Amino acid sequence: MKPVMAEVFNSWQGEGGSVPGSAFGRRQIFVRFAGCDLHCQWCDSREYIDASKVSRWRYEIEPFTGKFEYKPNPASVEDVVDAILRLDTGDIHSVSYTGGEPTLQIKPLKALMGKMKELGFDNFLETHGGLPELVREVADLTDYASVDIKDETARATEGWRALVLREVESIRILKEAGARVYAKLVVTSGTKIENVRWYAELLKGLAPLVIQPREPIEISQERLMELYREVALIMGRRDVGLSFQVHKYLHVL
Ligand SMILES: C[S@@+](CC[C@H](N)C(=O)[O-])C[C@H]1O[C@@H](n2cnc3c(N)ncnc32)[C@H](O)[C@@H]1O
Ligand SMILES: Nc1nc2[nH]cc(C(=O)O)c2c(=O)[nH]1
Ligand code: SF4
Ligand SMILES: [Mg+2]
Repeated sequence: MKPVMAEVFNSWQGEGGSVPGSAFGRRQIFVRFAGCDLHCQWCDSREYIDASKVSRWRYEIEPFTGKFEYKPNPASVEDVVDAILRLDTGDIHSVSYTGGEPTLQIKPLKALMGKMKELGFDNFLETHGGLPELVREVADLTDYASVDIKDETARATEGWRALVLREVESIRILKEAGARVYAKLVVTSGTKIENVRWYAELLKGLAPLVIQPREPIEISQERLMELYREVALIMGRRDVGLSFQVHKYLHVL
């Protein structure tokens, strides 16, 4: 199975805040897969959601320059490895697999993660976690994982509650496999306190949670702190943090 890719570039991790498992501020090579089975209404990677429309992928030709060349899709795992290696600046914390949803292309994802491990890199998986049976297949290859908990206001799918339960199951699987994992909740001004309490109950004792305001930010700082407090009351003050998409403020990829 050949991967359908979106892009490969070198930047620093802009999300995750300061909870354990976060790679915020660490330099990474980002490997973005095309295609997603959800449709979060605020998704900032919408142009890559329908893989059949992503006819080519781009790879940065020099690290952190934003200069790209293009290749047709489907890609080959070898070409993606080459694109990653040309961006190895020697100070790379880990390789981030994101998307779209990387676990949907589990065979190429597994091949790529295996290859990068062989080459001495750590693997950082960025996933919606909605497919625990696929997450299981790469859990042993995952060093770090950021797993979204999709809030009701994301309107990601029908059957939102079932999705949340599967996301929590993915976190459990990754944790049991030894990955450093945290959960990320994107919130809006419409996010309900009762839902946030429910996520916190599910995650308590399992993984820390970062609360990330949807960009562009419309939630008030007061409301953000209210949500923070509710999580801290349930999960404990050590297991909650804020996360912002700092790369967007710094205008880097
Ligand atoms: C594009 S997604 C790809 C990985 C995976 N599909 C997921 O949703 O976790 C990468 C991260 O960006 C976050 N994100 C996307 N659009 C956003 C926005 N407008 N504001 C805040 N976070 C956003 C997602 O919640 C996710 O944590
Ligand atoms: N700098 C930077 N940090 C990120 N963290 C998560 C990202 C993503 O889109 O998965 C992302 C991204 O696209 N760029
Ligand atoms: S799951 Fe991730 S890639 Fe898919 S629509 Fe939501 S934010 Fe975008
Ligand atoms: Mg992004």
